[in-house]
Amino acid sequence: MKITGIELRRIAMPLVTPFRTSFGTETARDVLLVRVATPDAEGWGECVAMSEPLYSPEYVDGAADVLRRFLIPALAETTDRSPYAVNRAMEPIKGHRMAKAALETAVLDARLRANGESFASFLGATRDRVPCGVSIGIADSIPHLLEVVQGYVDEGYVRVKLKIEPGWDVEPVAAVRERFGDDLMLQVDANAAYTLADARHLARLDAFDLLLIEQPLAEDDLVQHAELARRITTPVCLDESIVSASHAAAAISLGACSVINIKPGRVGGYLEARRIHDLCRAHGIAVWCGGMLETGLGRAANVALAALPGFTLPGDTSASRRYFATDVTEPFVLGDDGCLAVPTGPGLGVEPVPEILKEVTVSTEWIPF
Ligand SMILES: CSCC[C@@H](NC(=O)CCC(=O)O)C(=O)O
Ligand SMILES: [Mg+2]
Repeated sequence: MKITGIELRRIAMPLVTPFRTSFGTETARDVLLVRVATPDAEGWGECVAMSEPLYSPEYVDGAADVLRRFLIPALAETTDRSPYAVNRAMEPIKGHRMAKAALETAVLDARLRANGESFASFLGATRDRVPCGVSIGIADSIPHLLEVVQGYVDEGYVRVKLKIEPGWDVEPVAAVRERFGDDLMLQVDANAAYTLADARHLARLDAFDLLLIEQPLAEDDLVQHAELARRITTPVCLDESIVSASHAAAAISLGACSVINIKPGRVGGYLEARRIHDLCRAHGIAVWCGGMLETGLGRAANVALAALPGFTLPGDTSASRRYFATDVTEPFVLGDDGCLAVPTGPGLGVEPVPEILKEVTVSTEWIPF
């Protein structure tokens, strides 16, 4: 597969409502898309880095820079376009996993489209629909939160995730559990907002039969997560802490988590995401597909990943309308069964709608090979 050039494209995607977490409030996504052009097909990758390095050390301007100056030149030096070769070509460059994931995905998408193979088939998906959860930000009041939860439950989401932070945790969880009963699949995500000193307070969440508590402590602290896991009964799930299969192995060996949120962008791509899936399955660790407010391009790849057999918990794979009034692809629409259909077309199985893409495009940069 000959690459003729690569396009870096920035698009501005306003959110339908502000999304507040323990590290800030998002009102729009500044998204970097990578398009790989070949004579037979083009491939798309979506970089999930946020505008500022608040979720992880990566940020979108930095991702564009490392792609332009280091990752794309490294790719240009090889002629082997197999997905594993793309990975190997980028290996000497340290970190920047979200940027690497976008480039790897775009090359893989071009290859799969040319070969007529879907992402789901390539990854080893075993289902054609995936049950969907929804992530709900910190609200300005309990009544407002209950209204928001009611709306998503009415839409059919099978699992609710509440963002929490010190001062907004036990009360909102108790209120949701009381209003919606014990059958609602409910979990929380702290985005590393607590410390081990909060263990006794976090143990109060054990009363609400949560599926998990996601990333309660600092992303670089597996030992303290293992200690916290001994002090609370709610299963600990890691997100920010897991950036590779070896991190997942370390976390499992230390007992730092019993569930893992797999985000392909965070771990450097879908191949590493599948390695983590395989590792966790072998250890009996449940995994689910996390989200970074992706457009339909990243969403398509995530839904394909979520269809692998080890993804036994509903992911943050919501419908497009959860975040965007207009998606850049045909919208992902939640079925009556609370599921999204896994795309079956070649590659990602979706593509940007040209006139919408044009409307949201802020800048494009063409890098010839
Ligand atoms: C802006 S917060 C992005 C990271 C966050 N993602 C979500 O909560 C889910 C977002 C989504 O539905 O894509 C997480 O820590 O899991
Ligand atoms: Mg999270």
